[in-house]
Amino acid sequence: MTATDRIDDTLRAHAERLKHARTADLVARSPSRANDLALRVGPIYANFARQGYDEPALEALFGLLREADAPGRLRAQFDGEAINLTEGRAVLHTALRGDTSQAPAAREAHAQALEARARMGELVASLEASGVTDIVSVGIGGSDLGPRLAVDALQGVGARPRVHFLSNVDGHAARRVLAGLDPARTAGILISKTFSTQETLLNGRLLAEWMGEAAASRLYAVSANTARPAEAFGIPPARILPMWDWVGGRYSLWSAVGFPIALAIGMEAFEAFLAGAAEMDAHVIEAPLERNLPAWHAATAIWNRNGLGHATHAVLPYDERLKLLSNYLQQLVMESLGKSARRDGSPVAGDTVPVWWGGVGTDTQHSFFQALHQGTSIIPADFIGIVRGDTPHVENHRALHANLLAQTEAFANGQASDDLHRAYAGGRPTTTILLDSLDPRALGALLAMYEHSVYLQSVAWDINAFDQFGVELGKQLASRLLPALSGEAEPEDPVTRALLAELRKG
Ligand SMILES: O=P(O)(O)OC[C@H]1O[C@](O)(CO)[C@@H](O)[C@@H]1O
Repeated sequence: MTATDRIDDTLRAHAERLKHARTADLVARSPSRANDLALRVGPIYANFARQGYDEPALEALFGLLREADAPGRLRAQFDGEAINLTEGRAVLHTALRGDTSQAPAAREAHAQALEARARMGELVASLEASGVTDIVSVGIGGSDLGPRLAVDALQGVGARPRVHFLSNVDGHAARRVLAGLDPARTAGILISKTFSTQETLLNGRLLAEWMGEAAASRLYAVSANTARPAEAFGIPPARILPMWDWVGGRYSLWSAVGFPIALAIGMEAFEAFLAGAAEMDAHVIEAPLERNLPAWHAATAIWNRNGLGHATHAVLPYDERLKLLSNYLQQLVMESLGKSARRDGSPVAGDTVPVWWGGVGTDTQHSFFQALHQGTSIIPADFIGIVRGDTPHVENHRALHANLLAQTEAFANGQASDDLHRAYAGGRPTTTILLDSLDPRALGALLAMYEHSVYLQSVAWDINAFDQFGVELGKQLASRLLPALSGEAEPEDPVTRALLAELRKG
Protein backbone atom coordinates (compact mmCIF):
# COMPACT_ATOMS: atom_id res chain seq x y z
CA MET A 1 0.00 0.00 0.00
CA THR A 2 1.43 3.41 -0.96
CA ALA A 3 1.25 6.66 1.02
CA THR A 4 -1.47 7.82 -1.36
CA ASP A 5 -3.64 4.77 -0.63
CA ARG A 6 -3.43 5.43 3.10
CA ILE A 7 -3.86 9.19 3.00
CA ASP A 8 -7.51 9.33 4.08
CA ASP A 9 -7.24 6.64 6.79
CA THR A 10 -4.02 8.03 8.25
CA LEU A 11 -5.22 11.60 8.40
CA ARG A 12 -8.77 10.78 9.52
CA ALA A 13 -7.39 8.91 12.52
CA HIS A 14 -5.57 12.09 13.58
CA ALA A 15 -8.62 14.21 12.79
CA GLU A 16 -10.76 11.95 15.00
CA ARG A 17 -8.26 12.28 17.84
CA LEU A 18 -8.29 16.08 17.43
CA LYS A 19 -11.99 16.58 16.81
CA HIS A 20 -12.67 18.34 20.12
CA ALA A 21 -9.44 20.37 20.09
CA ARG A 22 -10.21 23.81 18.72
CA THR A 23 -7.30 25.79 17.27
CA ALA A 24 -7.62 28.19 20.20
CA ASP A 25 -7.04 25.25 22.56
CA LEU A 26 -4.05 24.07 20.55
CA VAL A 27 -2.54 27.55 20.80
CA ALA A 28 -3.34 27.75 24.53
CA ARG A 29 -1.81 24.31 25.15
CA SER A 30 1.52 25.25 23.61
CA PRO A 31 2.67 28.82 24.26
CA SER A 32 5.37 28.64 21.58
CA ARG A 33 2.98 27.37 18.86
CA ALA A 34 2.35 30.88 17.48
CA ASN A 35 6.03 31.10 16.55
CA ASP A 36 6.86 27.42 16.07
CA LEU A 37 4.31 27.06 13.28
CA ALA A 38 5.61 30.05 11.32
CA LEU A 39 8.15 30.24 8.51
CA ARG A 40 9.88 33.04 6.63
CA VAL A 41 11.29 32.79 3.11
CA GLY A 42 12.73 36.06 1.76
CA PRO A 43 9.91 38.60 1.66
CA ILE A 44 7.21 36.12 2.77
CA TYR A 45 6.19 35.21 6.30
CA ALA A 46 3.52 32.52 6.82
CA ASN A 47 1.86 31.47 10.06
CA PHE A 48 0.10 28.09 10.28
CA ALA A 49 -0.59 28.16 14.05
CA ARG A 50 -4.33 28.48 13.47
CA GLN A 51 -4.63 25.25 11.54
CA GLY A 52 -6.26 22.36 13.39
CA TYR A 53 -3.30 19.93 13.45
CA ASP A 54 -0.86 19.11 16.24
CA GLU A 55 2.69 17.74 16.19
CA PRO A 56 1.78 14.05 15.60
CA ALA A 57 -0.63 15.00 12.78
CA LEU A 58 2.05 17.17 11.19
CA GLU A 59 4.55 14.33 11.46
CA ALA A 60 2.07 12.07 9.69
CA LEU A 61 1.56 14.67 6.94
CA PHE A 62 5.27 15.15 6.34
CA GLY A 63 5.67 11.35 6.58
CA LEU A 64 3.18 10.94 3.72
CA LEU A 65 5.03 13.51 1.62
CA ARG A 66 8.35 11.84 2.38
CA GLU A 67 6.99 8.39 1.54
CA ALA A 68 5.68 9.76 -1.76
CA ASP A 69 9.29 10.93 -2.36
CA ALA A 70 8.40 14.63 -2.50
CA PRO A 71 12.08 15.76 -2.53
CA GLY A 72 12.92 13.33 -5.35
CA ARG A 73 9.84 14.32 -7.33
CA LEU A 74 10.75 18.01 -6.99
CA ARG A 75 14.24 17.24 -8.21
CA ALA A 76 12.77 15.34 -11.19
CA GLN A 77 10.71 18.41 -12.08
CA PHE A 78 13.62 20.84 -11.79
CA ASP A 79 15.87 18.50 -13.81
CA GLY A 80 13.46 18.38 -16.74
CA GLU A 81 12.32 14.75 -16.54
CA ALA A 82 9.10 14.13 -18.45
CA ILE A 83 6.93 14.31 -15.31
CA ASN A 84 3.86 15.30 -17.36
CA LEU A 85 3.44 11.61 -18.11
CA THR A 86 0.19 11.73 -20.06
CA GLU A 87 1.69 14.16 -22.57
CA GLY A 88 5.30 13.00 -22.31
CA ARG A 89 6.57 16.48 -21.48
CA ALA A 90 9.02 18.09 -19.11
CA VAL A 91 7.72 20.83 -16.79
CA LEU A 92 10.39 23.49 -16.63
CA HIS A 93 8.84 26.81 -15.65
CA THR A 94 11.56 26.95 -12.97
CA ALA A 95 14.16 27.21 -15.78
CA LEU A 96 12.44 30.40 -16.97
CA ARG A 97 13.43 32.25 -13.82
CA GLY A 98 16.73 30.74 -12.71
CA ASP A 99 19.27 27.98 -13.15
CA THR A 100 18.48 25.87 -10.09
CA SER A 101 19.37 22.69 -11.98
CA GLN A 102 22.54 21.65 -13.77
CA ALA A 103 20.75 18.82 -15.63
CA PRO A 104 21.22 19.13 -19.42
CA ALA A 105 17.47 19.55 -20.18
CA ALA A 106 17.14 22.31 -17.58
CA ARG A 107 20.28 24.11 -18.75
CA GLU A 108 19.13 23.98 -22.36
CA ALA A 109 15.69 25.31 -21.36
CA HIS A 110 17.28 28.09 -19.30
CA ALA A 111 19.47 29.13 -22.25
CA GLN A 112 16.40 29.28 -24.52
CA ALA A 113 14.55 31.29 -21.89
CA LEU A 114 17.39 33.82 -21.62
CA GLU A 115 17.52 34.24 -25.39
CA ALA A 116 13.76 34.79 -25.61
CA ARG A 117 13.89 37.26 -22.70
CA ALA A 118 16.62 39.25 -24.40
CA ARG A 119 14.44 39.48 -27.53
CA MET A 120 11.45 40.46 -25.42
CA GLY A 121 13.56 43.21 -23.80
CA GLU A 122 14.33 44.62 -27.26
CA LEU A 123 10.64 44.63 -28.19
CA VAL A 124 9.75 46.31 -24.88
CA ALA A 125 12.36 49.00 -25.55
CA SER A 126 11.13 49.63 -29.08
CA LEU A 127 7.51 49.87 -27.95
CA GLU A 128 8.51 52.22 -25.13
CA ALA A 129 10.14 54.49 -27.70
CA SER A 130 7.27 54.23 -30.20
CA GLY A 131 4.76 56.66 -28.74
CA VAL A 132 2.25 53.85 -28.25
CA THR A 133 0.11 54.66 -25.22
CA ASP A 134 -1.99 51.50 -24.93
CA ILE A 135 -1.41 47.77 -25.37
CA VAL A 136 -4.22 45.24 -25.83
CA SER A 137 -3.23 41.73 -24.78
CA VAL A 138 -5.45 39.01 -26.25
CA GLY A 139 -5.33 35.54 -24.67
CA ILE A 140 -7.29 33.33 -22.31
CA GLY A 141 -6.64 31.01 -19.35
CA GLY A 142 -2.92 30.68 -18.75
CA SER A 143 -2.27 33.12 -21.58
CA ASP A 144 -4.21 35.79 -19.70
CA LEU A 145 -4.78 35.26 -15.97
CA GLY A 146 -1.16 35.46 -14.81
CA PRO A 147 -0.22 38.59 -16.79
CA ARG A 148 -3.57 40.18 -15.89
CA LEU A 149 -2.96 39.60 -12.17
CA ALA A 150 0.67 40.75 -12.23
CA VAL A 151 -0.13 43.91 -14.22
CA ASP A 152 -3.05 44.79 -11.95
CA ALA A 153 -1.00 44.15 -8.81
CA LEU A 154 2.25 45.87 -9.82
CA GLN A 155 1.55 48.64 -12.30
CA GLY A 156 2.33 52.14 -11.12
CA VAL A 157 0.65 55.31 -12.20
CA GLY A 158 2.13 57.35 -15.02
CA ALA A 159 4.75 57.15 -17.73
CA ARG A 160 4.43 53.53 -18.93
CA PRO A 161 1.99 52.22 -21.57
CA ARG A 162 -1.40 51.19 -20.23
CA VAL A 163 -2.01 47.46 -20.68
CA HIS A 164 -5.54 46.10 -21.27
CA PHE A 165 -6.65 42.47 -21.43
CA LEU A 166 -9.17 40.84 -23.73
CA SER A 167 -10.06 37.20 -23.04
CA ASN A 168 -13.78 36.42 -23.16
CA VAL A 169 -15.25 35.46 -26.53
CA ASP A 170 -18.27 37.60 -25.59
CA GLY A 171 -18.23 40.62 -27.94
CA HIS A 172 -19.15 42.86 -25.02
CA ALA A 173 -15.68 42.23 -23.62
CA ALA A 174 -14.05 43.55 -26.81
CA ARG A 175 -16.42 46.48 -26.94
CA ARG A 176 -15.56 47.47 -23.37
CA VAL A 177 -11.80 47.09 -23.80
CA LEU A 178 -11.60 48.99 -27.08
CA ALA A 179 -13.95 51.81 -26.11
CA GLY A 180 -11.90 54.93 -25.58
CA LEU A 181 -8.71 53.55 -27.19
CA ASP A 182 -7.17 55.08 -30.29
CA PRO A 183 -6.07 52.53 -32.97
CA ALA A 184 -3.30 54.91 -34.03
CA ARG A 185 -1.68 54.77 -30.58
CA THR A 186 -2.40 51.13 -29.66
CA ALA A 187 -0.37 47.94 -30.11
CA GLY A 188 -1.77 44.40 -29.82
CA ILE A 189 -0.27 41.17 -28.50
CA LEU A 190 -1.86 37.83 -29.35
CA ILE A 191 -0.85 35.24 -26.76
CA SER A 192 -1.66 31.58 -27.26
CA LYS A 193 0.55 28.59 -26.66
CA THR A 194 -1.29 26.53 -29.28
CA PHE A 195 -2.53 29.41 -31.44
CA SER A 196 -5.68 27.39 -32.00
CA THR A 197 -7.85 28.67 -29.16
CA GLN A 198 -11.22 29.82 -30.50
CA GLU A 199 -11.59 32.84 -28.20
CA THR A 200 -8.12 34.18 -28.91
CA LEU A 201 -8.38 33.73 -32.67
CA LEU A 202 -11.77 35.47 -32.81
CA ASN A 203 -10.70 38.32 -30.54
CA GLY A 204 -7.36 38.58 -32.35
CA ARG A 205 -9.18 38.96 -35.66
CA LEU A 206 -11.49 41.55 -34.13
CA LEU A 207 -8.54 43.52 -32.72
CA ALA A 208 -6.62 43.37 -36.02
CA GLU A 209 -9.66 44.71 -37.88
CA TRP A 210 -10.14 47.47 -35.30
CA MET A 211 -6.45 48.45 -35.59
CA GLY A 212 -6.72 48.69 -39.39
CA GLU A 213 -3.45 49.63 -41.10
CA ALA A 214 -1.64 49.79 -37.75
CA ALA A 215 -2.03 46.01 -37.39
CA ALA A 216 0.63 45.53 -40.07
CA SER A 217 3.29 47.13 -37.88
CA ARG A 218 2.04 46.90 -34.31
CA LEU A 219 0.61 43.42 -33.86
CA TYR A 220 2.81 41.01 -31.86
CA ALA A 221 2.41 37.35 -30.94
CA VAL A 222 3.64 34.88 -28.32
CA SER A 223 3.23 31.21 -29.17
CA ALA A 224 4.81 27.75 -29.19
CA ASN A 225 3.25 27.38 -32.63
CA THR A 226 5.27 30.17 -34.24
CA ALA A 227 4.20 29.46 -37.83
CA ARG A 228 0.50 30.16 -37.13
CA PRO A 229 0.63 33.87 -36.19
CA ALA A 230 2.46 34.50 -39.43
CA GLU A 231 0.00 32.45 -41.50
CA ALA A 232 -3.19 33.65 -39.83
CA PHE A 233 -2.33 37.30 -39.10
CA GLY A 234 0.72 38.06 -41.24
CA ILE A 235 2.82 38.79 -38.15
CA PRO A 236 6.52 38.58 -39.14
CA PRO A 237 8.96 36.39 -37.13
CA ALA A 238 10.65 39.49 -35.66
CA ARG A 239 7.42 40.25 -33.79
CA ILE A 240 6.74 36.69 -32.60
CA LEU A 241 8.15 35.53 -29.27
CA PRO A 242 8.50 31.80 -28.54
CA MET A 243 7.04 29.44 -25.94
CA TRP A 244 7.85 25.77 -25.57
CA ASP A 245 5.98 22.56 -24.80
CA TRP A 246 7.91 22.32 -21.51
CA VAL A 247 5.97 25.31 -20.14
CA GLY A 248 2.35 24.66 -19.16
CA GLY A 249 -0.10 27.46 -19.96
CA ARG A 250 -0.96 28.17 -16.32
CA TYR A 251 2.77 28.24 -15.45
CA SER A 252 3.74 30.48 -18.35
CA LEU A 253 3.65 34.05 -17.04
CA TRP A 254 7.41 33.79 -16.42
CA SER A 255 8.03 33.29 -20.15
CA ALA A 256 7.33 35.68 -23.04
CA VAL A 257 3.68 35.30 -22.00
CA GLY A 258 4.79 37.91 -19.45
CA PHE A 259 5.40 40.41 -22.29
CA PRO A 260 2.41 42.52 -21.12
CA ILE A 261 3.83 42.50 -17.58
CA ALA A 262 7.22 43.74 -18.82
CA LEU A 263 5.48 46.48 -20.81
CA ALA A 264 3.44 47.58 -17.80
CA ILE A 265 6.22 47.58 -15.18
CA GLY A 266 9.46 47.71 -17.21
CA MET A 267 12.10 45.05 -17.87
CA GLU A 268 14.01 45.66 -14.64
CA ALA A 269 10.93 45.08 -12.51
CA PHE A 270 10.04 42.00 -14.59
CA GLU A 271 13.52 40.60 -13.82
CA ALA A 272 12.89 41.25 -10.10
CA PHE A 273 9.58 39.36 -10.42
CA LEU A 274 11.47 36.36 -11.85
CA ALA A 275 14.18 36.68 -9.18
CA GLY A 276 11.54 36.51 -6.41
CA ALA A 277 10.18 33.28 -7.92
CA ALA A 278 13.73 31.90 -8.29
CA GLU A 279 14.31 32.57 -4.58
CA MET A 280 11.30 30.37 -3.77
CA ASP A 281 12.59 27.72 -6.21
CA ALA A 282 15.94 27.59 -4.40
CA HIS A 283 14.10 27.32 -1.08
CA VAL A 284 11.71 24.53 -2.11
CA ILE A 285 14.49 22.38 -3.54
CA GLU A 286 16.93 22.91 -0.64
CA ALA A 287 14.91 23.19 2.57
CA PRO A 288 13.98 20.04 4.51
CA LEU A 289 10.24 19.35 4.32
CA GLU A 290 9.65 20.47 7.93
CA ARG A 291 11.11 23.94 7.18
CA ASN A 292 9.84 24.17 3.61
CA LEU A 293 7.11 26.76 2.99
CA PRO A 294 5.46 25.20 -0.09
CA ALA A 295 5.57 21.80 1.66
CA TRP A 296 3.85 23.27 4.74
CA HIS A 297 1.25 24.87 2.53
CA ALA A 298 0.67 21.61 0.65
CA ALA A 299 0.55 19.56 3.87
CA THR A 300 -2.05 21.99 5.24
CA ALA A 301 -4.17 21.72 2.09
CA ILE A 302 -4.02 17.91 2.28
CA TRP A 303 -4.93 17.98 5.98
CA ASN A 304 -7.98 20.14 5.38
CA ARG A 305 -9.12 18.10 2.38
CA ASN A 306 -8.32 14.49 3.30
CA GLY A 307 -8.17 14.70 7.10
CA LEU A 308 -11.08 17.02 7.77
CA GLY A 309 -12.99 16.60 4.50
CA HIS A 310 -13.44 20.31 3.74
CA ALA A 311 -14.80 20.78 0.24
CA THR A 312 -13.79 24.38 -0.49
CA HIS A 313 -10.86 26.69 0.21
CA ALA A 314 -10.98 30.48 0.28
CA VAL A 315 -8.18 32.86 -0.63
CA LEU A 316 -8.65 36.26 0.97
CA PRO A 317 -6.06 38.93 0.18
CA TYR A 318 -6.28 42.11 2.22
CA ASP A 319 -4.99 44.37 -0.54
CA GLU A 320 -6.99 45.85 -3.39
CA ARG A 321 -4.09 45.19 -5.77
CA LEU A 322 -4.52 41.43 -5.28
CA LYS A 323 -8.15 41.47 -6.35
CA LEU A 324 -7.41 39.06 -9.22
CA LEU A 325 -5.39 36.60 -7.13
CA SER A 326 -8.30 34.22 -6.55
CA ASN A 327 -9.13 34.16 -10.30
CA TYR A 328 -5.51 33.31 -11.10
CA LEU A 329 -5.29 30.66 -8.36
CA GLN A 330 -8.52 29.05 -9.51
CA GLN A 331 -6.86 28.09 -12.77
CA LEU A 332 -3.49 27.24 -11.22
CA VAL A 333 -4.96 25.02 -8.53
CA MET A 334 -8.15 23.61 -10.05
CA GLU A 335 -6.89 23.00 -13.59
CA SER A 336 -3.81 21.32 -12.08
CA LEU A 337 -5.43 19.27 -9.33
CA GLY A 338 -8.99 18.70 -10.57
CA LYS A 339 -8.25 15.08 -11.44
CA SER A 340 -9.77 11.68 -10.61
CA ALA A 341 -7.11 9.42 -12.20
CA ARG A 342 -3.78 8.53 -10.69
CA ARG A 343 -0.64 8.78 -12.78
CA ASP A 344 -0.94 5.11 -13.81
CA GLY A 345 -4.54 5.61 -14.97
CA SER A 346 -6.24 3.95 -11.99
CA PRO A 347 -8.85 5.85 -9.95
CA VAL A 348 -7.58 8.09 -7.12
CA ALA A 349 -7.87 6.73 -3.60
CA GLY A 350 -9.66 9.69 -1.98
CA ASP A 351 -10.60 13.29 -2.61
CA THR A 352 -8.40 15.60 -4.63
CA VAL A 353 -8.82 19.34 -5.13
CA PRO A 354 -11.47 21.30 -3.20
CA VAL A 355 -13.17 24.27 -4.85
CA TRP A 356 -10.93 27.35 -4.58
CA TRP A 357 -12.60 30.71 -4.49
CA GLY A 358 -12.22 34.04 -2.76
CA GLY A 359 -12.17 37.78 -2.89
CA VAL A 360 -10.51 40.81 -1.43
CA GLY A 361 -10.85 42.09 2.16
CA THR A 362 -12.36 44.17 3.56
CA ASP A 363 -15.15 44.12 0.91
CA THR A 364 -15.82 40.40 1.35
CA GLN A 365 -16.37 40.85 5.09
CA HIS A 366 -19.61 42.57 4.09
CA SER A 367 -20.65 39.89 1.60
CA PHE A 368 -19.83 36.23 2.23
CA PHE A 369 -17.98 36.30 5.58
CA GLN A 370 -21.23 35.65 7.46
CA ALA A 371 -21.20 32.10 6.04
CA LEU A 372 -17.53 31.66 6.93
CA HIS A 373 -18.24 32.62 10.56
CA GLN A 374 -21.54 30.84 11.18
CA GLY A 375 -22.36 28.62 8.17
CA THR A 376 -22.61 24.86 8.63
CA SER A 377 -19.65 24.18 6.30
CA ILE A 378 -16.19 24.99 7.54
CA ILE A 379 -14.14 26.82 4.91
CA PRO A 380 -10.38 26.90 5.43
CA ALA A 381 -8.78 30.10 4.17
CA ASP A 382 -5.48 31.75 3.26
CA PHE A 383 -5.44 35.34 4.50
CA ILE A 384 -2.82 37.44 2.71
CA GLY A 385 -1.66 40.79 4.05
CA ILE A 386 0.94 43.32 2.95
CA VAL A 387 3.09 44.75 5.74
CA ARG A 388 4.05 48.04 4.08
CA GLY A 389 1.37 49.91 2.19
CA ASP A 390 2.31 52.09 -0.75
CA THR A 391 -0.18 54.90 -0.26
CA PRO A 392 0.03 57.93 2.00
CA HIS A 393 -3.25 56.83 3.62
CA VAL A 394 -1.73 55.43 6.80
CA GLU A 395 -4.99 55.29 8.73
CA ASN A 396 -6.63 53.22 6.00
CA HIS A 397 -3.71 50.82 6.02
CA ARG A 398 -3.89 50.42 9.79
CA ALA A 399 -7.62 49.75 9.55
CA LEU A 400 -6.95 47.15 6.85
CA HIS A 401 -4.48 45.39 9.17
CA ALA A 402 -6.84 45.63 12.14
CA ASN A 403 -9.55 43.93 10.08
CA LEU A 404 -7.25 41.16 8.90
CA LEU A 405 -6.12 40.44 12.47
CA ALA A 406 -9.68 40.66 13.79
CA GLN A 407 -11.11 38.23 11.27
CA THR A 408 -8.46 35.55 11.71
CA GLU A 409 -8.82 35.84 15.50
CA ALA A 410 -12.61 35.56 15.30
CA PHE A 411 -12.39 32.51 12.99
CA ALA A 412 -10.04 30.75 15.41
CA ASN A 413 -11.37 31.71 18.81
CA GLY A 414 -15.05 32.36 18.17
CA GLN A 415 -17.21 33.71 20.96
CA ALA A 416 -19.59 31.74 23.16
CA SER A 417 -23.19 32.83 23.66
CA ASP A 418 -26.30 31.14 25.07
CA ASP A 419 -28.14 32.57 22.10
CA LEU A 420 -27.15 30.38 19.11
CA HIS A 421 -27.91 33.26 16.72
CA ARG A 422 -25.15 35.23 18.34
CA ALA A 423 -22.66 32.43 18.98
CA TYR A 424 -19.43 31.97 17.02
CA ALA A 425 -18.16 28.39 17.18
CA GLY A 426 -14.57 29.30 16.24
CA GLY A 427 -12.13 26.55 15.24
CA ARG A 428 -12.25 27.71 11.62
CA PRO A 429 -8.78 27.11 10.17
CA THR A 430 -6.75 29.87 8.55
CA THR A 431 -3.19 30.45 7.39
CA THR A 432 -1.94 34.03 7.46
CA ILE A 433 0.62 34.97 4.82
CA LEU A 434 2.33 38.38 5.08
CA LEU A 435 4.41 39.96 2.30
CA ASP A 436 6.89 42.66 3.33
CA SER A 437 5.50 44.81 0.52
CA LEU A 438 3.69 44.20 -2.74
CA ASP A 439 6.69 44.56 -5.05
CA PRO A 440 7.68 42.39 -8.03
CA ARG A 441 10.06 40.23 -5.98
CA ALA A 442 7.46 39.42 -3.30
CA LEU A 443 4.69 38.72 -5.81
CA GLY A 444 7.03 36.43 -7.78
CA ALA A 445 7.88 34.53 -4.59
CA LEU A 446 4.22 34.23 -3.58
CA LEU A 447 3.08 32.83 -6.92
CA ALA A 448 6.00 30.39 -7.03
CA MET A 449 5.05 29.28 -3.50
CA TYR A 450 1.55 28.41 -4.73
CA GLU A 451 2.94 26.62 -7.81
CA HIS A 452 5.18 24.39 -5.69
CA SER A 453 2.42 23.74 -3.19
CA VAL A 454 0.19 22.59 -6.05
CA TYR A 455 2.87 20.21 -7.32
CA LEU A 456 3.47 18.77 -3.86
CA GLN A 457 -0.27 18.20 -3.40
CA SER A 458 -0.28 16.34 -6.72
CA VAL A 459 2.64 14.21 -5.50
CA ALA A 460 0.69 13.23 -2.37
CA TRP A 461 -2.40 12.42 -4.44
CA ASP A 462 -0.33 10.69 -7.15
CA ILE A 463 -2.00 12.66 -9.95
CA ASN A 464 -0.56 14.54 -12.93
CA ALA A 465 -0.80 18.28 -12.22
CA PHE A 466 0.23 19.28 -15.73
CA ASP A 467 -2.41 18.07 -18.15
CA GLN A 468 -6.01 19.35 -18.49
CA PHE A 469 -7.98 16.88 -20.58
CA GLY A 470 -11.13 17.84 -18.68
CA VAL A 471 -11.50 21.06 -20.67
CA GLU A 472 -11.41 19.34 -24.06
CA LEU A 473 -14.95 17.93 -24.28
CA GLY A 474 -16.60 21.33 -23.92
CA LYS A 475 -14.30 22.79 -26.59
CA GLN A 476 -15.14 19.97 -29.03
CA LEU A 477 -18.88 20.29 -28.44
CA ALA A 478 -18.72 24.07 -28.87
CA SER A 479 -17.06 23.72 -32.30
CA ARG A 480 -19.59 21.08 -33.29
CA LEU A 481 -22.49 23.28 -32.17
CA LEU A 482 -21.27 26.47 -33.84
CA PRO A 483 -22.88 25.60 -37.22
CA ALA A 484 -26.19 24.98 -35.39
CA LEU A 485 -26.17 28.60 -34.21
CA SER A 486 -26.31 29.81 -37.80
CA GLY A 487 -28.97 27.23 -38.74
CA GLU A 488 -26.63 25.00 -40.72
CA ALA A 489 -27.13 21.96 -38.48
CA GLU A 490 -29.44 20.55 -35.82
CA PRO A 491 -28.10 19.36 -32.46
CA GLU A 492 -28.76 15.75 -31.53
CA ASP A 493 -29.36 16.31 -27.82
CA PRO A 494 -33.05 17.12 -27.19
CA VAL A 495 -32.38 19.58 -24.36
CA THR A 496 -29.76 21.40 -26.42
CA ARG A 497 -32.35 21.53 -29.26
CA ALA A 498 -34.93 23.12 -26.91
CA LEU A 499 -32.43 25.67 -25.64
CA LEU A 500 -31.28 26.49 -29.16
CA ALA A 501 -34.90 27.11 -30.18
CA GLU A 502 -35.09 29.79 -27.46
CA LEU A 503 -31.77 31.33 -28.53
CA ARG A 504 -32.89 31.44 -32.17
CA LYS A 505 -35.85 33.59 -31.16
CA GLY A 506 -33.34 36.38 -30.55
O1 LIG B 1 -2.55 29.45 -24.71
P1 LIG B 1 -3.65 28.72 -25.41
O2 LIG B 1 -3.15 27.58 -26.24
O3 LIG B 1 -4.51 29.66 -26.21
O4 LIG B 1 -4.58 28.05 -24.32
C1 LIG B 1 -5.29 28.83 -23.39
C2 LIG B 1 -5.77 28.02 -22.22
O5 LIG B 1 -6.63 26.98 -22.63
C3 LIG B 1 -6.42 25.83 -21.83
O6 LIG B 1 -5.77 24.87 -22.61
C4 LIG B 1 -7.70 25.21 -21.36
O7 LIG B 1 -8.48 26.10 -20.64
C5 LIG B 1 -5.51 26.30 -20.70
O8 LIG B 1 -4.78 25.30 -20.11
C6 LIG B 1 -4.69 27.31 -21.43
O9 LIG B 1 -4.00 28.14 -20.55
